[in-house]
Amino acid sequence: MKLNVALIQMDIQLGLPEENIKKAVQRIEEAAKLNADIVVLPELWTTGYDLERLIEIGDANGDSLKKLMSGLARQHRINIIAGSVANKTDKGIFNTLYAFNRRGEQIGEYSKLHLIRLMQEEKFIAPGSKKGNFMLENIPAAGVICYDIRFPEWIRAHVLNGAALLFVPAEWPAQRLSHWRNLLMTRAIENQCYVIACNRIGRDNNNAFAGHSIIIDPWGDVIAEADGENETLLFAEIDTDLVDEVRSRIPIFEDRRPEHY
Ligand SMILES: NC(=O)CCC(=O)C(=O)O
Repeated sequence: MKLNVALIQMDIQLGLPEENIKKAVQRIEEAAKLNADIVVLPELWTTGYDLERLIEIGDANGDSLKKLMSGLARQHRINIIAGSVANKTDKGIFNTLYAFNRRGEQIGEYSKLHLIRLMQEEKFIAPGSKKGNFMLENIPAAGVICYDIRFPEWIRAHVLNGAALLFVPAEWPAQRLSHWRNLLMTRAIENQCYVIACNRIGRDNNNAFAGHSIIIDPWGDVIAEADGENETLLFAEIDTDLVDEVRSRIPIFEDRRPEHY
């Protein structure tokens, strides 16, 4: 199946959800006009890493974000991987990704499992505990978030659960751009899946962010990549049949010997 994917590489105004939401809605509408089948947003795109204020500006149970994204998905008949947002619950604040299908139904939810101490995330955010697999247009998919890509066993667990498409919303700093590109390419090659990773640009008080949103096919080839400076809608057509083709050419899932690992 061929699908048009659009990644919303955007700057994020720290701690200003209204501004960020306004921009993201415009971009989703542009992507829909350009016939995107799937649109993807970055990590914590409503608030940025305004960690100390998340209790104030986070979204209670993700409810207002879910309502907005579900309505947009239904109105524009488009699948939305709604990046992640600060999801305030009675068990703490989670960094949660939501996914919606063209009918506006919520099809996925994943709270970031690995929290990055380098950005003090663990002091303000509670870790999730469940995998991020879901079905999108009858294709098995999964969502993980940013730092999660450093944990190959976590990504492999999603792929062993069936994922052929891996979505990665991120706020990845420019200092580690080479890690971003190399880790994503490696995850695509070793799991023979599409990796569709949406990063932000711009800066906050602590970091400049790398951009370089990227779409990598199951062979490990980069089929689209944004620059590190500009807001952009990064478009590519993916062909989900390629996943099975690559997996039958080099059948690593048949050849692996987990009983020895
Ligand atoms: N937001 C993040 O999880 C950043 C991850 C990162 O900077 C790294 O792994 O390096």
